[in-house]
Amino acid sequence: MSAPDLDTVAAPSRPPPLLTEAQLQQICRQGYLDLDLASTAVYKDLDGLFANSSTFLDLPTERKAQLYPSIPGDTEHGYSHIPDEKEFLTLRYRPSAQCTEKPSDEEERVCADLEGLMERVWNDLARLLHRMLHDISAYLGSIDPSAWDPLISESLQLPSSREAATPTLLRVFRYYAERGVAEPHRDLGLLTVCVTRGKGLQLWDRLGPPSPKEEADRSRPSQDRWRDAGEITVMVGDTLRVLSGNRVPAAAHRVIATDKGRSSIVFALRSSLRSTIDLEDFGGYGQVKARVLWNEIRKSRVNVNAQRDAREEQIAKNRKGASIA
Ligand SMILES: O=C(O)CCC(=O)C(=O)O
Ligand SMILES: [Fe+2]
Repeated sequence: MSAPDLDTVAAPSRPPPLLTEAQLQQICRQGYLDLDLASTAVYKDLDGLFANSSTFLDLPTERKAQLYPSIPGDTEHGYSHIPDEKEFLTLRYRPSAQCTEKPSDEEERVCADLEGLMERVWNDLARLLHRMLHDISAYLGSIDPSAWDPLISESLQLPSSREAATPTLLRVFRYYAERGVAEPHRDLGLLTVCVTRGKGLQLWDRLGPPSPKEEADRSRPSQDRWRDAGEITVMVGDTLRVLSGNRVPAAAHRVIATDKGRSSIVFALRSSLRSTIDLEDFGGYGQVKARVLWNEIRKSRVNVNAQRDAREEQIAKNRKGASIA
C-alpha cells in the first residue's frame, strides 16, 4: 500500500485524549481525580502564584480590601476576609484600578505580578478543563464533545470586564491555623481544580471499602470516608453531574482546620449564564436557559465562603430538608 498523501488527509477533529482510560473511569465513578502537572508550564506559574499571593496577603487587611474591593455581601470578586477563619482573593474578570488610596510603588508591583500570574493560570487551567470535558464526553458517549463550547467559550480567557464576566472564578485562599474551614459541600459548576499547599482539603470517597464501623451498621455511613486530597485535584461540580444525566457524580469535599493552616488556589469553571443549553447535545430533550439551571442548582445551598452569620442563617433556613452543599 502506498503512503497516504498528507495534503489530502483530514486533520483529526479533536486532540487526542489527555486523560487515560483509567483516569476517565476514576473521575466518572468517583467524581474527582488527582492530577500530576509537575512537568507543565502552568505548574511553575502556580508556584509563582502561591509565592506572590502570600506577599499580597501579608499586606494589612484594610489595604487588601482597598486594592481589590468587593461588593458587600458578595464574595465572588475581590478580597474577602472571614474573621478567625480565612481570607481570599477572587477574580472573575480583569480588575480595574479603583483604589481610592494611591498604591505605593511596591503595592503596584505586587498587584501587577499577581494579576499577570492569575491571568496566565486562568487561561491554562481553563484550557485544561475544557479538554477534560471533551474527554469525559467522548468517554460517556452520550454527550457531543463540542456541546460544552457555547457554555464556556466566554470563560476560556480571563474576561476583560465585569460586564463580560461569567460565574467562572479563580481564587487564592489563606486558611488560618486551627480555624480555617469549609463545611462539606459540592461545587456548583462544571469542573474545579484545587491546588493545595498543606493538608486540610478532604474528599468523600464514594468507592472505598466500607470501614468496620460501616460494616457493622450499614444503615448509618460513618465519617471515615474522608480522604486527604493530593496536591492537585480536579472535582466534578453539580452542573456537570446534572448535564451528564447523573452519570458522573459531583465530588463532596470539605476543608478541616489544621495546626499549620493552609494555602490553596481554586479555579472553578462554570457555565456562562447567557447561553441556552441544548439538552439534545447532552443526550436529553429540549432546551434550558443556563441561568435557570444555575439558579435551580444554587437554590438552598450554603455558600461555604460567606461570612459566618450568613452561613448560619442559610443553614438554619435549610434545616428542614436541604443538605449543606
Ligand atoms: O481551599 C480549597 O482547596 C477548596 C475550597 C472549596 O472547596 C471551595 O471554595 O469551594
Ligand atoms: Fe468547594
